[in-house]
Amino acid sequence: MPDVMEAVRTSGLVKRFGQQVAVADVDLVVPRGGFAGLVGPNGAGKTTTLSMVTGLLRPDGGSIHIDGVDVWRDQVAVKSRIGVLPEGLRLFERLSGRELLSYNGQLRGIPRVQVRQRSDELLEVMGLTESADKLVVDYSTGMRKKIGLAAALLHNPAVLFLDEPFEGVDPVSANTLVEVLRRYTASGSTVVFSSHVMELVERLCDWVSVMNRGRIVAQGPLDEVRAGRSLNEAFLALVGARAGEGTSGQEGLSWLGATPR
Ligand SMILES: Nc1ncnc2c1ncn2[C@@H]1O[C@H](COP(=O)(O)OP(=O)(O)OP(=O)(O)O)[C@@H](O)[C@H]1O
Repeated sequence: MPDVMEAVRTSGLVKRFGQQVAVADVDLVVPRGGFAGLVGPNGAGKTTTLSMVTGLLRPDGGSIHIDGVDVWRDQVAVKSRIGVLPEGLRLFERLSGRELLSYNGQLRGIPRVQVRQRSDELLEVMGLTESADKLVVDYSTGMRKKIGLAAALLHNPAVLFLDEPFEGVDPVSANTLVEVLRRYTASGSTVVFSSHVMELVERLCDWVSVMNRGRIVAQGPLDEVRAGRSLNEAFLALVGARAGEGTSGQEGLSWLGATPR
């Protein structure tokens, strides 16, 4: 029986791409409320895991529950409970920011008046009011993240999944995103996000899952995973300082930076 105090639980989650096992027997657990970080080196399987958890990629094995609901059995119920800011963030480029929110609101079946009111408020807190009628194609990277986050929040989901939400975002915009997310979690909602920025995960998250080579290698409250070290030190110890690098490390490249002859 799934635990209703858990926002997310996967059991034995598996995904293969040909011969390669991208996600191997993953039991990801995220308690309800607050921030949970999913960290791991490049290629660890974070995006593949989040794609399966959010119903975007069909698993080869295992089960996923969000708020106690089976993601792949009851997709409509799950999709109304979650918001997603995916990696790559493909948006409808020929809509303005305001139109994008309005379209999302209609897809979600939210009454027009409510969409209008929520959009205005979200555009305001994201600092996008002046750019609301500009086409998304002309938005900067940070503005795209902000409008993507606004679209993901519009239906007030119970669980919000963010893949690298702060990548390419300047510190001022990152602060805005953090403030909005803090407000969101203050009322008991859950944010799950993947990141390579350990300081940020350490600052925001009360729960951390560490992945390496398709597996969870540590998971629990931040202080337990850190065990008296910085998260960065814990991370390096857990995944190995050279995770994701070639076996030759720094031994090659003797030509690099050498004086040209
Ligand atoms: N569509 C795909 N086809 C083939 N292999 C894939 C595909 N998607 C992911 N992979 C492989 O699965 C593994 C896990 O990739 P994934 O993108 O989930 O890692 P990640 O932890 O999100 O990495 P990063 O931090 O670099 O974004 C990688 O080895 C990747 O090459």
